Amino acid sequence: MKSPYLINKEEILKLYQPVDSKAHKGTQGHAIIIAGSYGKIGAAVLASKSCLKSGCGLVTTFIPKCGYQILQISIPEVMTVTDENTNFITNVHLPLIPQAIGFGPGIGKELATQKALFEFLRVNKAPLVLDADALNIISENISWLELVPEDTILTPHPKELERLIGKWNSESEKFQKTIAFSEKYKVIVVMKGAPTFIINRTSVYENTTGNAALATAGSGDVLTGILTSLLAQGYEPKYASKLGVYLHGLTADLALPKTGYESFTASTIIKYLGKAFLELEN
Ligand SMILES: NC(=O)C1=CN([C@@H]2O[C@H](COP(=O)(O)OP(=O)(O)OC[C@H]3O[C@@H](n4cnc5c(N)ncnc54)[C@H](O)[C@@H]3O)[C@@H](O)[C@H]2O)[C@@H](O)CC1
Ligand SMILES: Nc1ncnc2c1ncn2[C@@H]1O[C@H](COP(=O)(O)OP(=O)(O)O)[C@@H](O)[C@H]1O
Ligand SMILES: [Mg+2]
Repeated sequence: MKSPYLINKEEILKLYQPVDSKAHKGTQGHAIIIAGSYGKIGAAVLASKSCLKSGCGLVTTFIPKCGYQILQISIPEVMTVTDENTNFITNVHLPLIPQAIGFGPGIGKELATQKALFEFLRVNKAPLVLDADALNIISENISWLELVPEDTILTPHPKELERLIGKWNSESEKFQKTIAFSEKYKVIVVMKGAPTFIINRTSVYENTTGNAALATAGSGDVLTGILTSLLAQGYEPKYASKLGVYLHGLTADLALPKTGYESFTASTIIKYLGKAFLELEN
């Protein structure tokens, strides 16, 4: 394997697009987050809030009915569409074709949710981020990856990666298998960890931001929201993935002196997104 390219500030400044002074919500992209199930509506809230707080003009969240009030009260800026089912997603019906979709945080693996994911993948053409249980479902139905748009971004943590590509015996084998997987399915794999690597076919990128404060529930759900937001704003997947992981990690680096490792939560990532973006302005 070639040595990884570093994702550092210099590289990020080459691809970051500041917001145009004539921008309005209609030019900043409409993203859809499909997430949540009974007991895990928090995942939908975190992904939706981070999506909105990363510059997306409009965010619509698709959730099972039980999440309706939670979403509307916790994030009034986000629009909500509900499934027919109360506790989990069974049939994804979207009111519009958005600029990007993030699918997976907290959805669970109910059979009806698996079918809903398959039907969605059959018809969807929008740029896509797949995370969490969407990846776990796909791991058991790997041919479904042939349905996803080219350059779909997959964001597995190490256990989800193992479910997707199988066990590895060494770090180098893990990279070899992930590269082969990225080439075979024409997808970008964000290998979350410490640090996070991005595998785009044979190219490997290593993120330089982030720290162990991110080892907390919902950190990945927030990353899904950020990546979906950047895709919706028109960043190509290869750039959205780098900018997203860089900003996500940067929030933890900026917050650490104030929060310490222990009191940092996924909501702290969202709170520090503004400061992370501002770091790119100077
Ligand atoms: N508030 C919420 O609603 C939350 C919902 N969540 C959702 O809960 C569902 C289950 O997700 P989980 O990821 O917890 O369950 P998984 O069963 O997919 O993964 C947990 C397993 O992965 C291992 N693992 C995770 N990160 C690792 C790392 N960096 N190195 C080595 N091993 C690692 C853990 O040790 C554990 O064995 C997902 O849909 C997720 O989106 C979680 O994000 C937590 C917060
Ligand atoms: N020690 C660490 N150093 C840097 N980043 C970390 C560390 N631990 C976790 N992270 C990051 O936090 C996120 C965790 O994602 P994930 O496991 O999917 O969380 P969840 O499913 O709870 O939302 C990933 O982006 C990962 O890279
Ligand atoms: Mg996760």
